[in-house]
Amino acid sequence: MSAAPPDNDVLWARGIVKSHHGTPALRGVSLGVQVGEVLAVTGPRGSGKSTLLGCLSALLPVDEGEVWFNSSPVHTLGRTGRARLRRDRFGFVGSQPHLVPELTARENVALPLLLAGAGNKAAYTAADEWLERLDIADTRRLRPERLVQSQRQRIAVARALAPLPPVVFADDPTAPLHREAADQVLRILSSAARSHQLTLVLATHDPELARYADRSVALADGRLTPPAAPTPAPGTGPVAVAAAGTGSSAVSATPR
Ligand SMILES: Nc1ncnc2c1ncn2[C@@H]1O[C@H](COP(=O)(O)OP(=O)(O)OP(=O)(O)O)[C@@H](O)[C@H]1O
Repeated sequence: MSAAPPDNDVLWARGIVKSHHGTPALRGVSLGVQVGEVLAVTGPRGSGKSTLLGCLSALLPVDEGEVWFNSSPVHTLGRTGRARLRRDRFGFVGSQPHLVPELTARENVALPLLLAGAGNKAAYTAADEWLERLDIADTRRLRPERLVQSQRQRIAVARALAPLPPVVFADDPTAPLHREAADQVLRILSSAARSHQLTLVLATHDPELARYADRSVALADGRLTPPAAPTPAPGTGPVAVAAAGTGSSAVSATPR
């Protein structure tokens, strides 16, 4: 009989093992993500970040282990149950925008709302608001072919946020962006998550971008690595730190 996940964890995984056609990608990963938390999953290319997001988001079935969403088991769901969970509860941003080419920017953003049953007015108003927040309101009547990659990626971010899903998964969402646009997109993603109490799970190979998260965990070769011991800055060695007290940092690297 398995232990129940903690009440305040929106996502909880225990001992996930996952291989792709015999190639091990996750070798026993356990972690919890709290409601409203912005969690960064870092690690080098091939370390298992996308696979972990895939397992947490019900895109991929796990080979072994457990995944829970809001105290309901995900690992026991079949293909249809997982598809329904993804559609109703999760938002996604990938490293490529994957917009519908025949639709304008605002139609792309409104689409998940319309599919979920929202009326036209509500869906298009929300789409316009998110396009405005992402600084691309002027693209709203244009189709993706008329836009540059960074505009398309912001539309994908707006599309993921507009339905305000409880959890947004972002897998290397800044890959197609230059540094300034990457910073802006992550600022908006993380601040939207905080202001709307959404949980954001962000995979990135760029440790610099993990500063937008409340907490980071690092993967290496399919396992969560123990947090590195911090290197004290001059004058902040153990004695100075002890004297100053040890308040918790906004960003820790501790798998829970
Ligand atoms: N569809 C697949 N078929 C075969 N092997 C795969 C597949 N997807 C991932 N892998 C392998 O699983 C391991 C983990 O890959 P994964 O994409 O999860 O890592 P990642 O950290 O997200 O890498 P990246 O930053 O390059 O996206 C790697 O060895 C990768 O080659």
